[in-house]
Amino acid sequence: MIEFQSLSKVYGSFNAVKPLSLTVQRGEVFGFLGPNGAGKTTTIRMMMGILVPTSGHVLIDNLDCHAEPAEVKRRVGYLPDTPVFYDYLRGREILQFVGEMHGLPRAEVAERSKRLLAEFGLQEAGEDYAVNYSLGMKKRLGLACALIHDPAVLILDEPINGLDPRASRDVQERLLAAAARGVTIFVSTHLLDMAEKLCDRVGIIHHGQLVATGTLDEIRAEASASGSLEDVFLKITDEAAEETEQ
Ligand SMILES: Nc1ncnc2c1ncn2[C@@H]1O[C@H](COP(=O)(O)OP(=O)(O)OP(=O)(O)O)[C@@H](O)[C@H]1O
Repeated sequence: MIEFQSLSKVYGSFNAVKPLSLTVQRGEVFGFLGPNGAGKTTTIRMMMGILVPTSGHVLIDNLDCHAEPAEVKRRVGYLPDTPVFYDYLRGREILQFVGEMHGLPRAEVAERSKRLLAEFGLQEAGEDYAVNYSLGMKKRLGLACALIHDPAVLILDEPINGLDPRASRDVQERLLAAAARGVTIFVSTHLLDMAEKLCDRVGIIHHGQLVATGTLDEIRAEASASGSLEDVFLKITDEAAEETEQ
């Protein structure tokens, strides 16, 4: 379970994330949506202990992400918005390195790496240096790294961005399979079609403020909007922008 307790972040005098309170249940796929600069990556970086919250807390399985980052990382698989790898390692070696860093036995990591490289269509590329990977290949390798220790929680910053349609479909199927195994998934995305298909609930953040939360039906009703998630998202964020201007 993920629990945000009035979590906020101020950069200088700029409120990037205004006090955010929210609970994501175990096994839920939660979509964290918002326009550019809304505060999604800032929130995720606080969840990963990379940024220090200005106030409040975020807990994963009752562990404070800021106070107990190592314990949190044991339970969490994280895909950053722009995965960066050691250039001088091959894809397979990177997975091996990440798995061993999680304390898994070498032989078990080798077996898991082989399976994950196959699942993400990187069997052959596994022997290439990651520096030569395309953006889509880096995303897929990043996802394989996030999954290598079989985490209970996945935190994914824009997992589908930059993937071609086949890779995008494959990744979505993998995420649904993980959710069906009980993995909790917190995913930030701009891709509303994907969010509509994948997510049990979504939260919409705008100018650092959570302006809607719920299932698509719930936020449709709350916003008195109809149509696709994209229609509802545009209505809610336009209204929030008008309120900010007034
Ligand atoms: N280190 C920083 N110092 C000052 N301002 C920052 C810093 N990092 C982010 N910001 C600002 O905080 C706001 C939120 O940024 P953030 O990266 O969290 O947004 P986002 O929702 O992930 O956006 P995008 O969808 O474009 O990736 C933006 O206005 C951004 O310019």
